[in-house]
Amino acid sequence: MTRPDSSGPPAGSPVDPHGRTVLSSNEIARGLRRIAHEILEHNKGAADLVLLGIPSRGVELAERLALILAEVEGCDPLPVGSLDITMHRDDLRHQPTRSPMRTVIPDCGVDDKIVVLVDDVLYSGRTIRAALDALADLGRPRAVRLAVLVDRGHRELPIRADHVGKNLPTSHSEKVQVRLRGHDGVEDVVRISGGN
Ligand SMILES: O=P(O)(O)OC[C@H]1O[C@H](OP(=O)(O)OP(=O)(O)O)[C@H](O)[C@@H]1O
Ligand SMILES: O=c1cc[nH]c(=O)[nH]1
Repeated sequence: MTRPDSSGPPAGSPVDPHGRTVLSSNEIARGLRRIAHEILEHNKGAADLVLLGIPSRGVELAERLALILAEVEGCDPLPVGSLDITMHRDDLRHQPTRSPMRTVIPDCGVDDKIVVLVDDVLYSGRTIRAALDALADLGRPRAVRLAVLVDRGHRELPIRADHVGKNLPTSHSEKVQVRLRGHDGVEDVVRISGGN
């Protein structure tokens, strides 16, 4: 589901000269491992877990988390998929048109499962609100949890993450850019002044 490593950064992911690195690739890996341990502890194992990444970078993170969970738990690869939220956004009328991305639900479905939504950045919470709507169209999980690599604050809705790689207090005027090997060809988290 992710693009190969060798493709290099696509045109949309330039290295920003004003960016400050807040997570290195090692720190991203450590954050994901910690999230995996937290999920297993909270869930008392990997039973009934389904990971759904939110495109675009949430999908690569979900795939990686699924591998770490299986490795730590010594079990078969966990079901992982992707959940497109495009048509459920509440700003459809105000944003440039975005093409829907892929929704891929694992064969086991989501009914009665513990679904972990995975995304790279949590900010206003509107993406996750849309994800909950999109998920409701697909079935009725027993529980839904949220794992994010970076929580930068500034929520506009009553939404919180259950598992966070890094809490990063930011100002409204900043932007947090996550770049992942499979998606961008490089891997780090950068905080950009005046990004919004
Ligand atoms: O909490 P929110 O205010 O909704 O912001 C968080 C979302 O913003 C980014 O996605 P974006 O819409 O920029 O698309 P991308 O994943 O393609 O970068 C990020 O990947 C999260 O999904
Ligand atoms: O800073 C932000 C805000 C929303 N989404 C991001 O990816 N970064």
